[in-house]
Amino acid sequence: MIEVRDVSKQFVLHNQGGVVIRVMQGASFTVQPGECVALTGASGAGKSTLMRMLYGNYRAASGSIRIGDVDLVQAEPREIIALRREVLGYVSQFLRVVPRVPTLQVVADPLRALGVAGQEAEAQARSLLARLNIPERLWDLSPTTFSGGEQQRVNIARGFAHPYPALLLDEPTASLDATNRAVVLDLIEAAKARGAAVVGIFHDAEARHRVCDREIDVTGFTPARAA
Ligand SMILES: Nc1ncnc2c1ncn2[C@@H]1O[C@H](COP(=O)(O)OP(=O)(O)OP(=O)(O)O)[C@@H](O)[C@H]1O
Repeated sequence: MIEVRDVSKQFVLHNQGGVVIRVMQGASFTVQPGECVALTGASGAGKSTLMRMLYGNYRAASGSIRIGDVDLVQAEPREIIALRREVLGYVSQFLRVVPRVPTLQVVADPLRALGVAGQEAEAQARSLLARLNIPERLWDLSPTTFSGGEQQRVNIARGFAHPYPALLLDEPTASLDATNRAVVLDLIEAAKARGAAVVGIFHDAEARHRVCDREIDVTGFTPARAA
């Protein structure tokens, strides 16, 4: 489902004399349907950079990143947008939403974008928000003023609303209490059980051990260490 082949990445700091920072070289791995892979490695090793390339936010300098039938390294922006709508979900650490849009709509939006009828999309959104213990009195308010943990749970509800075949998770349990953390781990396990290919960054080692089948240490892809 996710196939990364010989990916490299460098940053050019144009406003600092054009310094070139080589961050990644020879990154190769695959993630099968139903599998969860954790990206590990010390701070600065390149976990977030790799995640951003998997989501198409950063373009790799070379190699290929196949998700479904799209190669993100070669894809046109419209192909990446379609991939994100139908195939590739992403739960980032921080919620980014249009101000004043109510929480219920924020969570239902990805389903509406896929053509799911309004009532059905809202029912799914309600069910996820309730499961993630977001109080019903907050559903008609914008999540911009919510607490860190509430915002993270809205983000998770939004990311799990559609059964994406591929799912990227950036620290999905970071600001959560034990009860909500357990709900999120259950959601990840359910996504795997229906065949989603999942890639995540989990600093929470216990969560990582529970839901991940494999760990990939991205330090092995840093240019200094690569063969
Ligand atoms: N937009 C950018 N411009 C320049 N350098 C960048 C950029 N993004 C990342 N880097 C560099 O790439 C390297 C890897 O950073 P990255 O954020 O991917 O590491 P990480 O493993 O996710 O770290 P952490 O665990 O601290 O979040 C770092 O040296 C960083 O400075």
